[in-house]
Amino acid sequence: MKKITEDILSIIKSRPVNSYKGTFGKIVLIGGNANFGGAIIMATMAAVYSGAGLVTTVTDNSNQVSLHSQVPEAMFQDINELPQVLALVSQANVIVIGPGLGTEENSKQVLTAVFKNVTDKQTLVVDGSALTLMAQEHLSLPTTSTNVLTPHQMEWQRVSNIPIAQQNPELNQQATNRLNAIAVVKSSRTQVYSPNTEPAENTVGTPAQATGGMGDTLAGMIGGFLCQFGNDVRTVEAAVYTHSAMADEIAKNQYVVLPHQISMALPKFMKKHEH
Ligand SMILES: NC(=O)C1=CN([C@@H]2O[C@H](COP(=O)(O)OP(=O)(O)OC[C@H]3O[C@@H](n4cnc5c(N)ncnc54)[C@H](O)[C@@H]3O)[C@@H](O)[C@H]2O)[C@@H](O)CC1
Ligand SMILES: Nc1ncnc2c1ncn2[C@@H]1O[C@H](COP(=O)(O)OP(=O)(O)O)[C@@H](O)[C@H]1O
Ligand SMILES: [Mg+2]
Repeated sequence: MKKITEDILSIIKSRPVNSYKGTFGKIVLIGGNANFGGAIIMATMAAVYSGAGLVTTVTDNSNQVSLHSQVPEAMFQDINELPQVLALVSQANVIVIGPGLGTEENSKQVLTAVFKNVTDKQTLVVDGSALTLMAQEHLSLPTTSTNVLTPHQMEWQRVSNIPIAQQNPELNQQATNRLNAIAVVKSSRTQVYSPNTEPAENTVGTPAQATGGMGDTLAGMIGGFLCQFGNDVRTVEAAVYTHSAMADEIAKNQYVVLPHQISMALPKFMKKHEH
């Protein structure tokens, strides 16, 4: 298996002088029910701080004030207004769905509608509850968009039908080919699979990352990177590496790394490593 090392940071490009917010992509993040608002706020923060040009968060109404108090750069849309949600989705380059989405009836309706409406120019990142719902409801991924799945091992078990104890590179690769998606199989050494390509394993990361919201933050970062650096598997690998390398840096002086601290440190880290 290939290793994901510091070299991957070369995909972080200096910004062209002649640019504006539209140059750096439109992202819509969908999730956060009444109980899991924090998840979509953390994902949003990661998308904004990694440099996505225009960010809209689709979440439960009850999260609007918290969202704006944490990330005023993001726009808000009520998840219960499906026509408006689909109009926003149609304008996006990248859609992240699932952080804190929940698995209730309304979550299912939104997920199903988004899967039906994405087009071939869009990249869809499927995380958290959206993966669980996909498995529970036997939903097929859209065949139009480029799809990136970001499961932890239990979510991967649900989506791939491979029990955690039997997950190995060969079976994971077969499932990835079947799903025809990029799969970021998260663990202490996350592996990134892409159809009919040699997989790659992260070489950095720390147990200080083992805290709720760490994956929500990664999903937002992957979305932010995809907005700016192309919808290639290497962009996804760069986000995975950056997330863990930054955590390693913060963990030199901290017992636990809080997900939002990674987001906050992103602009400086990316400046240091721009090419
Ligand atoms: N502040 C918030 O609002 C938070 C919301 N969250 C959201 O909560 C929803 C449920 O996600 P959860 O992942 O908590 O619950 P899940 O039930 O989907 O997965 C957790 C279960 O998987 C098992 N598991 C096995 N291997 C694992 C591994 N390598 N990593 C993680 N779990 C593993 C755990 O023991 C546990 O039983 C998601 O939508 C998620 O985005 C969580 O991210 C936590 C923080
Ligand atoms: N011991 C560990 N070492 C390195 N990385 C870890 C460790 N534990 C968790 N992580 C990382 O934290 C993230 C956890 O994601 P996830 O389980 O989806 O969290 P959440 O849904 O709560 O945000 C993944 O990116 C995973 O690689
Ligand atoms: Mg998660």
